[in-house]
Amino acid sequence: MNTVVLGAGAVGCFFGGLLAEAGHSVTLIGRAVHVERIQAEGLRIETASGRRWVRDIAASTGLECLKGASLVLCCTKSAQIDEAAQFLGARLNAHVPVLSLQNGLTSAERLRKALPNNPVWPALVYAAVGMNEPGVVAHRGGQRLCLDARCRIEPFFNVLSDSAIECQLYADMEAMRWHKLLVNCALNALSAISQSTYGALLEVPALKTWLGELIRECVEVARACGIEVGATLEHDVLELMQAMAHQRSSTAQDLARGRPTEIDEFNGFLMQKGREHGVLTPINTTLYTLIKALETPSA
Ligand SMILES: NC(=O)C1=CN([C@@H]2O[C@H](COP(=O)(O)OP(=O)(O)OC[C@H]3O[C@@H](n4cnc5c(N)ncnc54)[C@H](OP(=O)(O)O)[C@@H]3O)[C@@H](O)[C@H]2O)C=CC1
Ligand SMILES: CC(C)(CO)C(=O)C(=O)O
Repeated sequence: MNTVVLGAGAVGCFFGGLLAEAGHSVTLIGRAVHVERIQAEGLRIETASGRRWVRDIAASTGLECLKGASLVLCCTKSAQIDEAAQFLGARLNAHVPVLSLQNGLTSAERLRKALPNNPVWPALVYAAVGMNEPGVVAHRGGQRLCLDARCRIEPFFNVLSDSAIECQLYADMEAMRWHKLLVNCALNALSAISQSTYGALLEVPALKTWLGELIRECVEVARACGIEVGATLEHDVLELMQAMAHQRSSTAQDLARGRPTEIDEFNGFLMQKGREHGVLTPINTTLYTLIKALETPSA
């Protein structure tokens, strides 16, 4: 199976790297700065316990390799999905499965709509990663992908599970997607505004009470949309903060790089759903507004 990763950033390099380390054929499509370094030195993965190189991995700035793909991991940001869909639509053979590794609820649907001849599956990413420098991905915990239980019968499932990726299957994928959305609503903006790691945030005495209130607000919106995310959400968020203590959220990384964030997909999405269902979302609205202010270049 030839896996092509569209978007050689943190998530793409990490999961592409794990597949290549397991002996699978992987090509990363990315920007020149990353591609040139990976072609020259291999992909470097840095962890708390050291660094390693994945040398048996291809990287390209061109899209030609999509023609021979038998699986695509789409790992761009959600704002880049429509462009990614256009590239895939023009080059992929019919029936080649596409996994959408974006956070938020809209990317997989947008890809699915644009690629009617390909199976498109959302994959929920529970990994703490970031690009330390071109061609160098930092891994700070987690290497889990949550998938729809129906994926078990797909040929790509064997490829994913025959690697260090922890694949978990869920019968109620919609609830799991909301669960991940609410994790992002709870953590991403807070880590971004404070530019703090999850470990540092856990040291803030007022955090747990505040987080509890934010999560209650999020759960109320989900419930109004007909989704029960489960009673363990607050516990799950705190557990994830401990497991990924050295991580700053992907939103924090976007802000630090002066890039647009995905906040419209997180707290912005929750606000919108709250408005549609008559649920007030003051905490989400505050977080959203602060991120929008921080995204705006100062005069
Ligand atoms: N980082 C994390 O820990 C986690 C991230 N996620 C989610 O995963 C998704 C990806 O995030 P992340 O990996 O952090 O983001 P990155 O910005 O690190 O990676 C995306 C990469 O794709 C590149 N890219 C986009 N479009 C193209 C294209 N058409 N051709 C070639 N390269 C392209 C981008 O380049 P450029 O920047 O120049 O556009 C960038 O290098 C997001 O939805 C995020 O929310 C989920 C869980 C954890
Ligand atoms: C898993 C987590 C919370 C890791 O930081 C993430 O999804 C993100 O940063 O966007």
